[in-house]
Amino acid sequence: ASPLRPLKLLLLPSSPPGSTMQTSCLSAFPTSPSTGCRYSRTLQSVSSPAPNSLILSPPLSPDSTGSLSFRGSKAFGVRKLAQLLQLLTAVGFLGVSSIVTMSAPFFLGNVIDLIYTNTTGGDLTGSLTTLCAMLSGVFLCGAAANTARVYIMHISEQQIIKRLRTSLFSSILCQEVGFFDKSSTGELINRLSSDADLLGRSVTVNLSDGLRAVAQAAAGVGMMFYVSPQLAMFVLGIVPPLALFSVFYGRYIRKLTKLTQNSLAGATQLAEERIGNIRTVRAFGKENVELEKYTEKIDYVVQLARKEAVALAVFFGATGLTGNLIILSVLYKGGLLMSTAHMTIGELSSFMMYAFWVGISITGLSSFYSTLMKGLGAGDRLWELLDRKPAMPLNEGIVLQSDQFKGAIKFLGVHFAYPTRKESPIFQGLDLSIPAGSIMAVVGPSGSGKSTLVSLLLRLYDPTSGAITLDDHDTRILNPYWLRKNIGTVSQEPVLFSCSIAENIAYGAVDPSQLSMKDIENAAKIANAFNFIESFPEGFETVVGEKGVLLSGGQKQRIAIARALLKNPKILLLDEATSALDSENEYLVQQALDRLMEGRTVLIIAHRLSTIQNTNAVAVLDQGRIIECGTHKELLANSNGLFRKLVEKQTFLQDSQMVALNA
Ligand SMILES: Nc1ncnc2c1ncn2[C@@H]1O[C@H](COP(=O)(O)OP(=O)(O)OP(=O)(O)O)[C@@H](O)[C@H]1O
Repeated sequence: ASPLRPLKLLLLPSSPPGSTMQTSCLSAFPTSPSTGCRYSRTLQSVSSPAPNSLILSPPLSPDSTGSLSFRGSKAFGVRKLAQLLQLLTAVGFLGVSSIVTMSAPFFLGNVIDLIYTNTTGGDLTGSLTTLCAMLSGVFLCGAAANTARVYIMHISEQQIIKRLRTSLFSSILCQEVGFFDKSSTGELINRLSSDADLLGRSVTVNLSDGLRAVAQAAAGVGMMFYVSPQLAMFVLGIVPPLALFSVFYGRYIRKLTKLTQNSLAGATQLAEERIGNIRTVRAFGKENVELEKYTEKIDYVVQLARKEAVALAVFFGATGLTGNLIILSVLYKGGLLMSTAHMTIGELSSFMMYAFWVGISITGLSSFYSTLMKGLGAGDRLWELLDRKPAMPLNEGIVLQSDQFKGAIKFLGVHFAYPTRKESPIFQGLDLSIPAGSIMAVVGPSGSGKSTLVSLLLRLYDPTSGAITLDDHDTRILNPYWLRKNIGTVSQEPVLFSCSIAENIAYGAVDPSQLSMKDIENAAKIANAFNFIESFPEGFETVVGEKGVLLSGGQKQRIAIARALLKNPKILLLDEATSALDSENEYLVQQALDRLMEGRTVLIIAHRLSTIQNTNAVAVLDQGRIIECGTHKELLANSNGLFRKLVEKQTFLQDSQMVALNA
């Protein structure tokens, strides 16, 4: 990584992205003041022009979609300028405080000479008072400048860390789904928290301290030459080997930091997964096993920290020793020069003070250098992610006109394998046509790829070959954001966010800020959710817990249906939406689903074959292809067909279950 990369920090957007670095990537996610839950909003315009003006509407515009994409690039520019000015001011203060610090030994040497050479025994009070008062004033200015510098740098540090985090979060959110199949959540979270912190700190407060040390060391060396070139040459012979040592040390620390951060990420990943699934850990009584695994990972981090501690101790010991040796050599050589009248006592005192400052600055530089190397080590991991271009853009491509969009779906010779398992294709020439406004059920053995159909339709992945079309337009040329806006999903385990029920329902709307409470309540009524929500003491304000853990499966389903209702999509994908429910819940959810399905193109992924009798058609998926397609009745009539076999198998299993229960 280039050492200049930290400069990029200044170019990172300070607000949720959307205007510069991550153009057309993300919308802003305004936060609800009550719960901190985030609503997803719409995105800014697409970049590709529509190739066919007859059927394609103009690109999405912020107005037409209620976009909250980063508004006011002017304000963004002003803020960036203000931050640049802030940093320049800090550098100015740094200059003032360094000048004061480094001129002090010179003037103090003059004061000493004034006292020492006053051989006449005259009254020094007047001139001494004036000189000391002037010097005190100068020192005060230096102290004030230093205070201001430290304050500004700490503020900048937080701003830069914030920028890093928002840019990084934006970059993570923009990545294609395949990226998340390969990355661990814990590692990504570690980058967001610990790496961003390390890098931010190392290039702000640390950099300012480092600059100060460099300025003081350089000025100190200059003044040492000014005061006594002979003595300066003698003393500085020690610097080159020290510099070489620092370079090796820096490389080593950078490598160690990268390793440490990677291991920490592994530990975070483990902790995050186990805490998130504490019920499973508890049910299997695996607390001790998990603790051991975590400790093992953390032990490795400690091992690395030990290596770092050794390097750090040796480095600091060596630099401290160097500082003391410098002082000692100044005394030795300076004493000799004074004895031959080549130096006054004031000059030797000044030189000693400069040597002292240079020693302190070198020690400060070593701490700066090791923190910078740590920051750059963390930065290597961050830039990897910040620079990563998502394989599938979020908001580029063409947009079909809403009133002309019918919602006909076709899979045309689709071949597909998951990026992580390229050797095991899921589809091998799959053909399926779902006419606009019809309800199609897809059934098939477990693992045949039914849910994968949903992922492909949502363009979470693209087919390896073949095409999926909506109203005869290849989904790959359509704007993914527009596409997902027109597709609603309800799955077996709908994911709710840890915020209020109202916010969870409103999440489905393109622009939740335009919703009234009445809209949310109506959606809940249609989804058969209103009564149970109202039975909670806090009603729609009830917070549902992480992933909706405080609600039952059926309640979560009905909230997900209300959410899908507010989205009002043309296409609806139901992935085993009722298979995990008991019969009472199933009835309520099915009733809600029937209302939701009205007037839409629906693809139902079904496990329980009894629930799909009222669909327009049923397709049977096996070994990567559709092998049967027809009405429920037609397929049942085919005694050699797979559908018939699946139904018979399911009936047999249900009967056996009943017998076992009765026994
Ligand atoms: N993200 C993924 N990466 C790699 N392989 C995956 C991924 N998701 C699913 N698979 C694999 O793809 C195959 C099809 O999975 P899919 O979930 O589509 O099947 P399904 O027919 O819906 O199964 P079920 O009826 O059991 O839910 C399975 O073998 C599964 O292991």
